[in-house]
Amino acid sequence: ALRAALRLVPLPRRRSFHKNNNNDDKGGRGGDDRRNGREIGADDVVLVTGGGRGIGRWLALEFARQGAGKVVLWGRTEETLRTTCAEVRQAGSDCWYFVCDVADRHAVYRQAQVTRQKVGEVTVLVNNAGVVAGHSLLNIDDEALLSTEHVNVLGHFWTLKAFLPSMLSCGHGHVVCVSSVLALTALPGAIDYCTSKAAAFGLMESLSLGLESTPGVRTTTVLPYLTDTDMFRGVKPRFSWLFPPLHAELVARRTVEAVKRDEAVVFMPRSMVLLVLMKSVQCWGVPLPK
Ligand SMILES: NC(=O)C1=CN([C@@H]2O[C@H](COP(=O)(O)OP(=O)(O)OC[C@H]3O[C@@H](n4cnc5c(N)ncnc54)[C@H](OP(=O)(O)O)[C@@H]3O)[C@@H](O)[C@H]2O)C=CC1
Ligand SMILES: CC1=C(/C=C/C(C)=C/C=C/C(C)=C/C=O)C(C)(C)CCC1
Repeated sequence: ALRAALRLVPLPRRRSFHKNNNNDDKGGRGGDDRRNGREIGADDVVLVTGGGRGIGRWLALEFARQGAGKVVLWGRTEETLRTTCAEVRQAGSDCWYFVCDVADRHAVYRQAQVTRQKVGEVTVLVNNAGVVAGHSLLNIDDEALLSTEHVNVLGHFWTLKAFLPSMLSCGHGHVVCVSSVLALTALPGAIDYCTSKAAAFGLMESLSLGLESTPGVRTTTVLPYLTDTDMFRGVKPRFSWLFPPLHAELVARRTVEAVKRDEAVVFMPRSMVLLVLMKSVQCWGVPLPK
């Protein structure tokens, strides 16, 4: 239980991590400014997948408000991308959008190349795009199940493979994963989604382990509770009077704050970490139904 608790409590990174960073001699941009996290600045190119609407839209706007020089939106729907792009420009950043289905790795590699040529190297990658089929195992259509895993999990692999190499070579970058509290606890009738969010959580843990020797490249995984976007509209969980849905704007604000503070794992709201732990403990030792 202690091991699980230590893994889940959102602690800032180890001190030695930052010490390494300050001694960075790899030509990266890491320095004193990172001792207490990272600044979002004019040099940053922030790419938000699923940036046209929902949490992604608010993330793009929040990065712009926090001073990101360039914001890039990826998504499937040109209309929402165009509208959000105009809003991001109004919020003060240069903004580009590219239609890209993150489930299609060839499209990801192609648009990564276009992004690089037209905008520059991505310094903050936000893997936010997501879908849910929302059925039980025996009722879910095979294609819908595949789509959830392709977008919510494999899509992260493709964008990482496209953008991580340049972050590693300049020793500077940040990867953000919008996972979910459902990575660690289940919601009935969303087996495809819960599985995908747990997988994305595992991917980020492996990634951050792999990045320990590259102090300028950081990761942040956010695990929001139910949020007021189109995705789970109409879902009314038990105790919703006690835990109302989060506002997408708040989720975005807390996510960008976590990037700036260099937090590795963030539950939203923070109290969810305890509730999820208590719920897991309650399940231990319970015999499976015959
Ligand atoms: N809503 C919630 O309760 C919670 C959501 N999350 C996570 O937050 C993230 C954002 O979800 P949210 O804003 O709520 O959902 P929305 O349904 O409002 O938005 C989903 C976004 O993902 C994009 N997207 C979907 N499929 C693809 C694809 N194949 N390629 C590119 N973009 C795609 C959509 O673009 P397009 O318009 O083009 O379809 C849209 O911008 C997801 O990862 C979700 O799992 C986490 C916790 C809670
Ligand atoms: C875990 C948990 C709860 C329910 C959480 C729910 C229902 C979360 C839904 C999240 C969604 C839809 C996320 C999308 O990504 C309670 C009952 C509040 C309290 C006990 C702990």
